[in-house]
Amino acid sequence: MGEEAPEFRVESITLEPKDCHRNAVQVGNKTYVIGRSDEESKSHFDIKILDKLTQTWVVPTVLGAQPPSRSHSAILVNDEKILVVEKGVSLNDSIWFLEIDTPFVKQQRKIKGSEVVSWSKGVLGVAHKPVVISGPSGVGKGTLIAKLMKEYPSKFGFSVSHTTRSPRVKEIDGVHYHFAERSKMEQDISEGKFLEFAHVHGNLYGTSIEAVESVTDEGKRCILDIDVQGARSVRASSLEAIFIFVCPPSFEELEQRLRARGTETEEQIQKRLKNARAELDQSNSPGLFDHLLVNDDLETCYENLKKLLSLDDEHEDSEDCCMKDGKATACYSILSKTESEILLQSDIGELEKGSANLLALGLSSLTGGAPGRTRGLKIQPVNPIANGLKAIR
Ligand SMILES: Nc1nc2c(ncn2[C@@H]2O[C@H](COP(=O)(O)OP(=O)(O)O)[C@@H](O)[C@H]2O)c(=O)[nH]1
Ligand SMILES: Nc1ncnc2c1ncn2[C@@H]1O[C@H](COP(=O)(O)OP(=O)(O)O)[C@@H](O)[C@H]1O
Repeated sequence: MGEEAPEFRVESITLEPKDCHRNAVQVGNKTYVIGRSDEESKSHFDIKILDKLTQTWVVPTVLGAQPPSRSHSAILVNDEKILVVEKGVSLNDSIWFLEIDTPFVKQQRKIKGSEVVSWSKGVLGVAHKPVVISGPSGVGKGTLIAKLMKEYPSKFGFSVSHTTRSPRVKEIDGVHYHFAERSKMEQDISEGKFLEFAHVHGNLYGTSIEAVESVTDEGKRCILDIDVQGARSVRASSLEAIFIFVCPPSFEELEQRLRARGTETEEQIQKRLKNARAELDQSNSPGLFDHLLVNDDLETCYENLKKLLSLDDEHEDSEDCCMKDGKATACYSILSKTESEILLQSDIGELEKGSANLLALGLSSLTGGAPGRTRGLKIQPVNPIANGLKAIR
């Protein structure tokens, strides 16, 4: 795995505490060097890993959207991830995690057969769990989702999937699906931009990370309409969701609905019916679906769906981060770490002048992570006097 040594050696790295363009974080026998590229033209982070036992450098594949490349400070959170705090951006944009050994990174390392790390942006507060809806073609998933979105337009948002299938007459690109070229979609998948993908009825379908995260970022609960293979992949991912399988009252009724919809050729209908049997079989897989809903009478089924969603353990979008000025430009550096929190110190002004100069970043409620966002961050101002802290300058 060793590659030619980069132009610097770890012993020669000077880490300027006030202006850290490059940070070295020790993880066991490895040193992760996270830094801004020396080349002016490049605006991304360089990440290099030194194996101290063999004295070899590895340049890993870096997945995920990258933080803006600026000064930063970094600290190891646990064996799985490094916290990177960016300076000169808003507090909302300053918290990032470089995942070095999370389940997602381990899986990608296996797939690619080489070293992998992945960025995940930290988001303040807790979000609603996304809802995954699966079921055979023609059972009424789209109809139920459309009703939900119509009744609660500000509460729910649809995850717009990518697909290589052709649009139906009334389907709009970017609204119902992102209709994509297979080669482009395959390339994006290989670059880790998809949460899941599957070959369904002869076409490629997939949920991009952005499709889910952009809905959640708007403060809405994300609805995913995906097949059983996709549901399985999401179950295995870092996305915590609620999984609902919609069943038809009978196979005959399913066939009738598919034909009545009139959007498929006879050949496509036959393919969908064949796949429906397999999907119905798989709906009972232990631990896959949280709820089964029978769509016999549409209104009854819709009422049951609404009951399910309000029964679940929902929290309102959290404002409990206690930071009213998350959009203001921030300049924080990592000061220290305990088991449950990391203290961030403002680079501007004296520590004693105000408690907002010192923030505690709670680590105990983190959820999600690469390939999506890391959520559940809690940031509280710390009163340094009350906590007996002295300014470190
Ligand atoms: N895995 C996966 N399945 C998807 C995705 N988007 C749609 N599907 C599934 O693909 C199947 C076919 O969808 P579509 O072509 O819209 O046909 P319909 O279900 O008959 O309306 C359905 O089971 C959808 O749930 C996706 O992003 N990922
Ligand atoms: N409960 C129901 N009773 C009768 N027809 C239904 C019911 N639910 C949906 N349909 C109809 O069945 C067809 C397939 O529904 P659709 O929402 O497109 O299914 P899916 O998205 O699961 O493929 C549509 O024509 C829809 O109007």
